[in-house]
Amino acid sequence: MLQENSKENRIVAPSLLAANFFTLSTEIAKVHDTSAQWIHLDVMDGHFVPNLTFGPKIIQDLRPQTDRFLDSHLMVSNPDFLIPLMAEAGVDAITIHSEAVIHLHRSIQTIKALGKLAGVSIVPSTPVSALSEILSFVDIVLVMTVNPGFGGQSLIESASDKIKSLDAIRIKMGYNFRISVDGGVNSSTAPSLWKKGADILVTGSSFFSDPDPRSFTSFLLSC
Ligand SMILES: O=C(CO)[C@H](O)[C@H](O)COP(=O)(O)O
Ligand SMILES: [Fe+2]
Repeated sequence: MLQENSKENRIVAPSLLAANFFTLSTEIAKVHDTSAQWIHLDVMDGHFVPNLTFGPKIIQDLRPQTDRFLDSHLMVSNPDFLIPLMAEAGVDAITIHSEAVIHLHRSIQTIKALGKLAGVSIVPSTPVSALSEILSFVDIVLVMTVNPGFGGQSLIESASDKIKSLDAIRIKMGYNFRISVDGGVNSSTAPSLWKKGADILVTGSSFFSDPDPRSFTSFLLSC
């Protein structure tokens, strides 16, 4: 029988993808006004996903402006060259896609050697079984519940069922990774995601379009 994780350990991570990039200071102030503990940074290269966002320069400039945990999500075809640059820019966690690298174990070890939390992510069409050899080495498993590249999409229910499988595996094997869910998270979808075993909910458009992000975040943390 799977158990919902304790509410005290829940993390909410607003995704800057949905923020206004020309008024980032104001957008970061919105996050600071809430109890969201992490800030999620979507780095896209126009190759692994059909969109472009930002890279280490903006993150380096952001770092002194916030004490929130910086959670980077690299949607790039060749994350290996970017890993040291992201570490240098001051992120706290680096998540790469299992679909993007050949030597996943080596890339994860590189992230850990730089003193950062190491995460692996899977797109909706990748099964949990693809991660079997890496789960004992990672700190975060990021389950994409939309096809990566854009915010504001609807959550794919079948992709969210992977949370349950991952939760069952970590209980059985005694692994320590945290399960993060990214894509289509809102006040309607959040309760069942926590129930399935999520530890971290990434929220982009629902957070930044809400007139009251503070209440929205409190709701997510308590629902
Ligand atoms: O990785 C991402 C997209 O590839 C974003 O983190 C995600 O889409 C968040 O946006 P929303 O909450 O609007 O779905
Ligand atoms: Fe993301």
